[in-house]
Amino acid sequence: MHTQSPNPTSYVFKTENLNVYYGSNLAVKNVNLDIPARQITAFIGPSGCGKSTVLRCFNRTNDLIPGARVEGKLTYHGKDLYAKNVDPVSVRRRIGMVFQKPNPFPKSIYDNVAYGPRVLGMKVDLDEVVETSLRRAALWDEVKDKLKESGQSLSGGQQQRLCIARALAVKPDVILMDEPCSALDPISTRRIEELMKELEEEYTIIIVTHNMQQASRVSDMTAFFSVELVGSNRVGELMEFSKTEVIFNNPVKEATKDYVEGRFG
Ligand SMILES: Nc1ncnc2c1ncn2[C@@H]1O[C@H](COP(=O)(O)OP(=O)(O)OP(=O)(O)O)[C@@H](O)[C@H]1O
Repeated sequence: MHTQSPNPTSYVFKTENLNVYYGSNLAVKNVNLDIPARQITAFIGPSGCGKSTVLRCFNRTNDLIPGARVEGKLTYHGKDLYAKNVDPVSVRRRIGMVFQKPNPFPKSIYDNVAYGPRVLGMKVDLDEVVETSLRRAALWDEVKDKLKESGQSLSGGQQQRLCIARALAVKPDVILMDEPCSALDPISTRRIEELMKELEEEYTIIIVTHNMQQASRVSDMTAFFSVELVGSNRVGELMEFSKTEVIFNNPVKEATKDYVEGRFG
């Protein structure tokens, strides 16, 4: 008989010996990561260690960078994300992305959120999707009476929540966030962090952050990357991946300890 443990951890992504090159330069090597479902995983580490590069592998946005090349294996729900028959556009629908600088389109608040479902021809009630996405992004109450106003007229923190609503509108499974709060003030940052904690009930989130308090506040798992000089080339490497409390309080590697205690990087 086939039995299952009551709460098996399921993994959305698994990487095996992932190497990423830009042209002939190896940017990050040998990344082995299992990203758990419906949790927040943070990527931390010094500048240039490859956090954003690895993040972009998960929705194939490195494909858009000329010369970028991914080696090794990356599975998404057990299937090879880089298989020949996989359409990168549909990958990016399932695996949304939010960037460092809020980047709403020069369109109304409503049209920003409705953009993805329209472009993809999703057969949905647009009013309903716009409202639900804005509610999930904790922005609805602030904008419900001005949906026709430009998305770019909002404050930075509101714009970032609008970008999160826009990502949610296409019903993703995963949200990748590349330093989503680095352009925001502390209050807006807290707001986004609270929102991330709410969203993890439904979505798998990976966040790149330079802010270690943020990683320790919001994430369940933390991956610490480091960078070493190989000849004249700086190559990033995954040093340690564990529960966030372990990375911050009891890491195995000295380099991790030095970094989280602010002695390096
Ligand atoms: N588009 C690109 N073309 C060429 N090289 C790149 C490109 N993007 C990143 N790199 C190189 O890859 C390496 C890793 O960069 P990446 O931006 O992933 O690091 P990071 O850890 O996210 O850095 P930061 O914290 O400064 O954002 C660096 O050496 C960088 O110069």
